[in-house]
Amino acid sequence: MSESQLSSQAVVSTINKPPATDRPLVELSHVEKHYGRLHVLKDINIQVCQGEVLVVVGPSGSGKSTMCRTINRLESIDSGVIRIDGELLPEEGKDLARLRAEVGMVFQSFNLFANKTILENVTLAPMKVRHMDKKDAEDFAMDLLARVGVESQASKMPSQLSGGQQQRVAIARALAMKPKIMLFDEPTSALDPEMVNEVLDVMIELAKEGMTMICVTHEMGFARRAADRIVFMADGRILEEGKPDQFFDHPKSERAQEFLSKILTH
Ligand SMILES: Nc1ncnc2c1ncn2[C@@H]1O[C@H](COP(=O)(O)OP(=O)(O)OP(=O)(O)O)[C@@H](O)[C@H]1O
Repeated sequence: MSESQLSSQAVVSTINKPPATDRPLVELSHVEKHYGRLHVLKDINIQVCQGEVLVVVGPSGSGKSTMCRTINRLESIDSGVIRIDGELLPEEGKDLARLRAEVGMVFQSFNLFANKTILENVTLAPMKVRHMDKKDAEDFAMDLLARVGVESQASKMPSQLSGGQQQRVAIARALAMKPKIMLFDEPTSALDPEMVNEVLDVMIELAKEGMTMICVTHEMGFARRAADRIVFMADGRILEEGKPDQFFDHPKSERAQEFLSKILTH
């Protein structure tokens, strides 16, 4: 695919968001990870500053999810260092729990508590993690549900909501911890196509509000529009890193050209 084809297929206006500061909130330095003999993360170095939206793209199996999951130690690492807002992320203990709460995670599967109402799903974190009393937690949760556009569903059970609505509740639940960083791992991959945009729109609103975000996604329109910076991973390595226009219009490596060509023609 030619460069002009790549750019013409992805013409979208960028969003108006506050500029990132120079304060690093997430830092991965020389991170290595194996699953048995499979080397899945190879010398990963990433820095995400306050207010920055980093979008991670790459072919299936390139290590994007694993990289995300190391950021709050859902996956251990073999070597390297991870810092959250300047603090070293330990392997266990109270400091790990405290720093984990700074990173709100949203996954492909929404994993809401099936036997709790939408409101209860969102009040759990503020009550347990942020020690709010029930009334304050409920008021806060209702504000968050309104922010993601599902406040009218508060008393329903998760199974009564569409996939897109459930994912928006999952975003509200992650925000309820008052995280400094939001991490999205393919949040729209399990959704029917017509629900994808309602979730991406919520993410774009968060970006506009200045939220620091790391997003793994195959949604290239979103990536081009919302990202301050794109990281392209293949075979466990970061092969390219740069501004969206630079990446989409002038991908440097053959792997990135091949990846974009495939994904943009589908
Ligand atoms: N728990 C695990 N045990 C063993 N191997 C794993 C495990 N999780 C992931 N892998 C392997 O590690 C590699 C990286 O997987 P990962 O899910 O991080 O890739 P990805 O880039 O997120 O892929 P996708 O876009 O398909 O989600 C793959 O080869 C995968 O099969």
